Amino acid sequence: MFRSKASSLSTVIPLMFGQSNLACKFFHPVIASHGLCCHRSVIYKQRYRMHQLSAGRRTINTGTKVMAEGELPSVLILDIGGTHGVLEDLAALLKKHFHLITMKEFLGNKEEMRKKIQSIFVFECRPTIDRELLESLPNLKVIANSGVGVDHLDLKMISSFGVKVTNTPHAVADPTADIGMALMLASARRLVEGCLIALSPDTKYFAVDWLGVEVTRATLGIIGMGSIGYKVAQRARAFNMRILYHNRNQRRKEDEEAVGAHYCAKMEDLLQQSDFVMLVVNLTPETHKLIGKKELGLMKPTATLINISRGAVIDQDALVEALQNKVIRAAALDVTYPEPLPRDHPLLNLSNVIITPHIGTATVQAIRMMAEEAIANMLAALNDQPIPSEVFPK
Ligand SMILES: O=C(O)[C@H](O)CO
Repeated sequence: MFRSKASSLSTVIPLMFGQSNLACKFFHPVIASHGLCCHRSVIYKQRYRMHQLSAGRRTINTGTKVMAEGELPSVLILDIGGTHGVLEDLAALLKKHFHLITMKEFLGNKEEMRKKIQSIFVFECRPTIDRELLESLPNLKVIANSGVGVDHLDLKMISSFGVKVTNTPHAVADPTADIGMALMLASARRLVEGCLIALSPDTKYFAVDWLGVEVTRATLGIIGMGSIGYKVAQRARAFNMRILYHNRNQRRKEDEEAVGAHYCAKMEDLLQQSDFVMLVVNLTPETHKLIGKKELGLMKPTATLINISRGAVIDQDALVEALQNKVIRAAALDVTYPEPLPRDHPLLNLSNVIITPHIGTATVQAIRMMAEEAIANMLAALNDQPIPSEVFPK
């Protein structure tokens, strides 16, 4: 019915998406220490004034004094090798504002460096900040997360040290919405299976014994209409999709009208009506295993579940069961738990599943924009200015 071996998938998905498991290699926290002087962020001013205006915020003055080369505050990068030059670009960007140091250098010279460090730049969502690290940095002011999801950071613990946390909601919205659409289309049209057939040396002529389904005019249910969900809705509109959405806390009437989306006060209604259900929520205690056996049971047997948020939003065991028993048609996941899944995980052997290696923001443009947004956040925090994107513990 769907396609065959997971091992072949790992070859095809990188080919389809034009990159290797780039996101999995982004374990590169950057630690920045800050000198006494301020540095005006030109990039910030150019790119984020727009965001601020649209968010109705006032422009942030990140300081007026331009630093001389030697005065730049220090930044630590863990590993910039092996990622097709992307991180070298990122390092070049950071170097305009900070002096870069590797984590190895920091660990090798902790006593000298620990007092200088006033900010930590967390690249992608994997590295965690533990109590021991925070205790070793008495002057730390801000942890700038590159990415929107901060579920890997213990916000309450960090805040107890008087340290602020920031994220990059603007940079991630378009590329993550694109991955949502890519997964929806790939699953609907069984692109991976088709690709395997086209690539197989055994293929003598093109003939498939299966059919896909169409996205055009189908019903899309978006769970979590934040900035990424909204971008998904904008794209879905171009496919003439009927768009439903559910938010637990906030109905977004203006956005609804702009994209022609219908609000479902009850998530159950959305699940029952949708051909494609896309998960775009943050991972919080409230959304942990939001989609379990009961919710999957409410979906149509012809429906597809797409997850671009965090793996733990789905009860994975329940999903395996639902896919094995054809309770739903298929799943397309950019996120799982853990990442990557162990090689013997049943999800990797199901023919109606597509999995990509958390590549929602793995684009040259997104990495750059996230760095710019994080730099603006760090500079604002270090200069005691209002921070463009601060995340508060709940
Ligand atoms: O949280 C995010 O922005 C993405 O998942 C990148 O990690």
